[in-house]
Amino acid sequence: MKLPEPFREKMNRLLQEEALPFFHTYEENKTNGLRLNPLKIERSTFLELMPFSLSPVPFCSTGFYYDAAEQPGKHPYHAAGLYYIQEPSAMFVAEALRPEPGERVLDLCAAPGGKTTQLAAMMNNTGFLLANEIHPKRVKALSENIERLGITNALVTNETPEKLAERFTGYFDKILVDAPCSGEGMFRKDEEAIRYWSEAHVAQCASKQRHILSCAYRMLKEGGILVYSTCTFSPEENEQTIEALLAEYEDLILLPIDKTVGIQPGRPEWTNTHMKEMAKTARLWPHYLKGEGHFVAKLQKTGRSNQWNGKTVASNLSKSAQRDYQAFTKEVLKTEITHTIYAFQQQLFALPKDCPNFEGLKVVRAGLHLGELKKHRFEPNHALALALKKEVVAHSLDLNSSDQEPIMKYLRGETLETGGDRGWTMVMIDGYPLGWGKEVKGTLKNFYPKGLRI
Ligand SMILES: C[S@@+](CC[C@H](N)C(=O)[O-])C[C@H]1O[C@@H](n2cnc3c(N)ncnc32)[C@H](O)[C@@H]1O
Repeated sequence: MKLPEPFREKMNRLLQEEALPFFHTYEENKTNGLRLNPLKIERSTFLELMPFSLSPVPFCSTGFYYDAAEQPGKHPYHAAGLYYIQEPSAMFVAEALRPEPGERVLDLCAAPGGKTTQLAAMMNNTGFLLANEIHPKRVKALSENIERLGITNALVTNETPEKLAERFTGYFDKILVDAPCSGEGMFRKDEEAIRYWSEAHVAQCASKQRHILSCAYRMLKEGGILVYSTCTFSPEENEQTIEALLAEYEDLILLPIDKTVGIQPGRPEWTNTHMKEMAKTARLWPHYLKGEGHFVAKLQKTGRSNQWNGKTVASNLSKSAQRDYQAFTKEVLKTEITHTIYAFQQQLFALPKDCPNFEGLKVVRAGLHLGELKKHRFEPNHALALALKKEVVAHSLDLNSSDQEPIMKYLRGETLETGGDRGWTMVMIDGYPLGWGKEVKGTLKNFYPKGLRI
């Protein structure tokens, strides 16, 4: 692998005798990981069901390594949202934040959603998760992953950190800043990161990170926790960024991160002031564990914050919309969705509980996308199928993974001859929803979204 020469020199200088084992990892293959989605499947069932050979990632209870020859991204279980493909070291970041059910959580730099989906699962789809991404293209991938994994407690926005900081001052219990960075830790995975690398880029990223962190700080409530992470090795973007943050905000303290199974401490000697307590932060190195390079710091705001005094969103559903939606739920669902229902024109969403006012923000998804009001009827959205469990739908078509043909036909968008006439029907693989179909006079019309078809 051709690494940039100034990068080589710098790492040699920083790592000294460790440089040899470090550079040796560039002769090895990258590691591949996937994380099971506990919102949909339990670990033991998952292990019985998966056709891939998996071995556990020691620092993430839901993470597994898979072999490079396997292609889990192409399996229908992926379409059913049973797992998320994620670089193993990246799985440690959400573990360090570990939000609880019911908390208010912000993922400020969230696309494509590896950590958001992990955080939502830890929150058991409760509380409020703001998943934000500044880039309009990337926010689409984030929103799709949130849909696929059946996440219902997230507001997805396409905003700048400044705009959010104005709106959510003192609001969040926990914030993740998985910052844009120079990506040195991903060189084995992403050749573009090598091409893009320069010392100037490292400096540019460091300055961007400081700005993003100052916005995040404003949004923390008193006692709130902030986790900062990067996938790069450079001290300027890691220890020195945290050093600068601590110097700027006196009421922020570093919290220790548990270091097991090869996770190393951050380097006090790489700060400008030889800050001893920088050893509380964590570094994931490819020469110490099976995974790419990452840095993680955990901080707490101990001082007072301005109290958030915004409003929460109330339902804006008209009587006739309510009637059409309820007619659908009565016929198709055996459960009632009790969350506040909000209409963006004809599109209905079940909002996360106590959803704060989002007026004036670029909202891409607001909780669970239920579906669309058509003329005197309601058409369910794909997101609703992926967020429901088998037990709560009136009609289902249970396909079995041992017979791939009808499953592939469904995923290609073709109709299926079922012989029934049951109307809205949930299509499942081994009991896990893949999407909707509408069964009329023996034929199941396909409602698998066009953009997702294979
Ligand atoms: C490391 S990636 C996030 C990965 C994501 N957390 C995950 O686990 O899938 C950093 C993200 O920050 C976004 N970003 C870039 N510049 C930004 C800025 N000025 N403010 C906020 N986010 C920014 C990038 O578009 C990118 O999606």
